[in-house]
Amino acid sequence: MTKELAIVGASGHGKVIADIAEQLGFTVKFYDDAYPTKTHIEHWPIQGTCADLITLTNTRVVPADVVVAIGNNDIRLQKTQLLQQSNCNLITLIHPTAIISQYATLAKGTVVFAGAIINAFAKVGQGCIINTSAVVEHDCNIGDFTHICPNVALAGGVIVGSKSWVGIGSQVRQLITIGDNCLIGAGSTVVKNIPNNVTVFGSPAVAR
Ligand SMILES: CC(=O)SCCNC(=O)CCNC(=O)[C@H](O)C(C)(C)COP(=O)(O)OP(=O)(O)OC[C@H]1O[C@@H](n2cnc3c(N)ncnc32)[C@H](O)[C@@H]1OP(=O)(O)O
Repeated sequence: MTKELAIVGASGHGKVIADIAEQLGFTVKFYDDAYPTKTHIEHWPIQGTCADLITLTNTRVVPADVVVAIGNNDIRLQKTQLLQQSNCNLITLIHPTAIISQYATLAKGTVVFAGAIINAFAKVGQGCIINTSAVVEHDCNIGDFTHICPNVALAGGVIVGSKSWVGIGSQVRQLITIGDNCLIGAGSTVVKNIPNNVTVFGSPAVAR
């Protein structure tokens, strides 16, 4: 019997998650709050809203495996909290070509995309996105619901807080701390610590 995975969020990000899930042998079922206005994403039908999924799972004996496929960090957090109160099991999904050290730890609900590398003793919190070809070097610590975009390189011992967004192609010098709710613009080079709630971009990255 194939395993079933509920994907909350019928978006471009959701499509990538569906593709990974199918490669791992899951049958995917999409849920999105735009239902019934939106009924399909590509060839996949949308089964209902997130509330519909919760109603359905609460009638089941066995918890449903779920991934929240919403790029916005705040909304991903909200939906995850809702689902955690129901009979859902938030799984960690890892693309078969990602390389994860045996000494790295990933919390529930985190997704790791193709070609990403997470090195020894790195810790990744719950509900994170480690996007395509991102490198999370040794001893990094990534807070909950943070998005590390494609081709980002975090050098050794970098700390990124929760609900931060490290933009595509950025690089961060070793032992730097980036706070919570930060936004690092695309292609930036971060060489100084960044406090909470700040947007920076450029090389070197400065607050804007
Ligand atoms: C699979 C995926 O798709 S994952 C998603 C990947 N996407 C990303 O990583 C996007 C990250 N976002 C960015 O980099 C954005 O440009 C932000 C958030 C930094 C700024 O966005 P906005 O506030 O809308 O800024 P806006 O586009 O209006 O630009 C304002 C100015 O800053 C400059 N600017 C914007 N972003 C950057 C950047 N990353 N680096 C350098 N300069 C920038 C613009 O050129 C513009 O300059 P100007 O005033 O001289 O014309």
